[in-house]
This record gives sequence, structure tokens and C-alpha cells, in this order.
Amino acid sequence: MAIAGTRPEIIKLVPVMRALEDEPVLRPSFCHSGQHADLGRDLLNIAGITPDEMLERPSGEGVDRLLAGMIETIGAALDRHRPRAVIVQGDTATTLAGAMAAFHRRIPVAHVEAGLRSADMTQPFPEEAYRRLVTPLARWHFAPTKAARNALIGENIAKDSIKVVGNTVVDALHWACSRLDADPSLGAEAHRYIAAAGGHALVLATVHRREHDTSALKAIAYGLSSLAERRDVRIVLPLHPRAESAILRELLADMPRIELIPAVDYFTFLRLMRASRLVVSDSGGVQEEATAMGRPLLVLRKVTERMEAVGAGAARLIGHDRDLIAAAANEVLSQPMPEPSDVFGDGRASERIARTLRGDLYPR
Ligand SMILES: CC(=O)N[C@@H]1[C@@H](OP(=O)(O)OP(=O)(O)OC[C@H]2O[C@@H](n3ccc(=O)[nH]c3=O)[C@H](O)[C@@H]2O)O[C@H](CO)[C@@H](O)[C@@H]1O
Repeated sequence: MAIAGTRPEIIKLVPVMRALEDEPVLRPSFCHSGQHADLGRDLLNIAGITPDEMLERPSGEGVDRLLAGMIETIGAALDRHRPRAVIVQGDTATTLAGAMAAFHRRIPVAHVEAGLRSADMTQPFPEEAYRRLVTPLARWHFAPTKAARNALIGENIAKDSIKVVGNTVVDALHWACSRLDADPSLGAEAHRYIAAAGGHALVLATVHRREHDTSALKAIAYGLSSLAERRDVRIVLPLHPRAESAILRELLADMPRIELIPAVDYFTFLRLMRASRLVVSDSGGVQEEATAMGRPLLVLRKVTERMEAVGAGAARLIGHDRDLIAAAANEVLSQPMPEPSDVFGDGRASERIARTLRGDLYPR
């Protein structure tokens, strides 16, 4: 049983579900924790995945309630389905709750995107803590890169339980881009923003990290608005429904050449990224996608668990420095686009994950 609750988890677990379905001996099931019930459903439909469990997000406010409640609701789903193994992705509350509920029932846990570390428990918060807490509970550690594997070895994780497979976000990207090329109606919402940009440089921006306080959001807004002073630039910023979008909306709403739009579906987002000259984001998945697609990227974080993107020359770590955003953007816009990089994987991580699970659960 694969367990997901947020948009990025769904995006990264859809390829795994498809690879598991191709393994004749395995019968995959999918549990949606309800953490962000509204995002990512379109992708599940297009991938033809109907959740075997669509759980209600626990009622009440705060992360204590969310985590405790999901341990119970996911635990009950595991009691109903009694899976041979549980698969969790990344670092959200759903990831940790799913791993704990499985551990309480002695169901082995496969951790996809294992080993990402920023070495700073305050950022990303609470994800750095969550992904560290999942590690000792997991039987399989599917690490996206060698750096992630080395981090796990540094935490005394047995080498034979770690496999460097690549990040499944690259699998999803390859699959989605082939679907985009085959079907112009997919992600069609992107066309109006691409058309509006005309011959100008489209800059795709997303800001959703919770550790961004008001001063950080103001600095980011200032940086984007000073970038938008360039007449040859058009910034499109899909707003994350759960982030502090109210501040960004207030600060950027009427800025010329900045288009604030509601969060878009995955295919629309990829069409926008493909048409972009520059990506500016605090997102984890976007760091991986921009690097794999060959789009220059400014990372709106002080630290990142994706230093491979910086190493590949695709990304620059900007933090929340209001003047640095525009300065770095101007520099990037004067340079040629980077080559696509496979530093986050070759698009076959899911096959490796499915083959390992099949081999370990049902040895020939
Ligand atoms: C600390 C940290 O970095 N944690 C990350 C966090 O995920 P994230 O930071 O990647 O989260 P987002 O930025 O929300 O999602 C991004 C995805 O959404 C798509 N997208 C974007 C805008 C839009 O309008 N429409 C879309 O469809 C886009 O293509 C992309 O694939 O949790 C994951 C799960 O544990 C972790 O794996 C991951 O480390």
C-alpha cells in the first residue's frame, strides 16, 4: 500500500504505482491520507489510479492533531487492507504518520526519497525532522542520489537496505511530458499565460514554504517586483492554497508583468515550466524538475537538501535576499539555458523500486 496526502507525494508515487502494477506478482493499493485532499486528484484520475482508501483529514487545528489523527486513520486503513508492505514518500506529516502506523503493525516500510538532509532542523520545518524520524522505521531506503545514500550511511543505516534509484519525480516528468506531447488538451490552461507573455521571457515562480515569515515573504515580493521592472519579463506565480498567499497577493496583486494565479494542475504547471526562461521557487520538487528539464533556477531558500542542483550549475541558492533575487535573475537571463541534467535520476527509479520490492517480498 502506497500512502500519500499532498500534491508532491502523489506526483512522486504515481510512477511507483504504475511500476508496481507491471510486476505480475505484486498487487499495489493506494491510500490518500486526506492531508491536502484537494490537490493532486487530477493526476490520480489521469493516471487511472482510484484510491483504495480516501481518508478524511483529521478534524481540528495544528500539526499535533494532524499527525496523531493520521496515525489513527492510516492505521485503521492498514488494519482493513493488511498490506505486505507500506510505501511512503519524502517528508510530510502523511509520510511520518504512515511509517509509524505501519511500524506499530510490524508492516515493513519502503521510504521513497530517503536520505534528503538540509542538516538544519529549523528548515525545512518540520520536514527535515519528519524525514529523519522516518529513517529508523524504514526497511527499504530508496535514495535519489549518492549524497542521500551517504547521509543515511552516516546515520548508521545498513548499506544493504539502501538503494540509489534516482528521484521518481524524473519518472513522472518523462511520463507527463510524453503525455503533453501526445495530447494538446492536457495542461491547456498554460496556453493563455504563455500567449500573454508573448515574446517576453516567462519567469515561473512558486512560494509555499511555511518557514517563510512575513519579512521573508516581503523580501521575496520585493525581489520579484524589482525583477518585473524589466519590460522583457513576465512573471507567472501559481499560489499554493495553503501557503501564506494572502501576503503575496496583497504585495503583488496589481504589479504589472506579474500574474498571480490559483495553483494549476500538474500538466499545466509542466507546460508553463517548459515555456519558461527562468524558474524562481522554494519548492523541493520544482528544484528537481527544473534541473531535469534544463531550466535555470533560483532557489528561494537559505539551505537546500538538493545541493546536486547547485552542483549541476542549474540552480543558485538565493535565500530571501530582496536585492539578490533580481540581480541573480538578471545574470541568469543574460546567459544561455543550462543543459538538462540527470543528476536527480534517469526516469527509471520506479522500475528499480518495484523490482526490489518484488524480489525481497516474493523471492523466486
Ligand atoms: C522540504 C521539501 O522540499 N519537501 C518537498 C515537498 O514537496 P514540494 O516542495 O515539491 O511541494 P510543492 O512545491 O507543493 O509541489 C511541487 C510539485 O507540484 C507541482 N505543481 C506546482 C505548482 C502548481 O501550481 N501545480 C503543480 O502541480 C510541481 O510540478 C511539483 O512536482 O514535500 C514532498 C513530499 O514529501 C517532498 O518530496 C519534497 O522534498
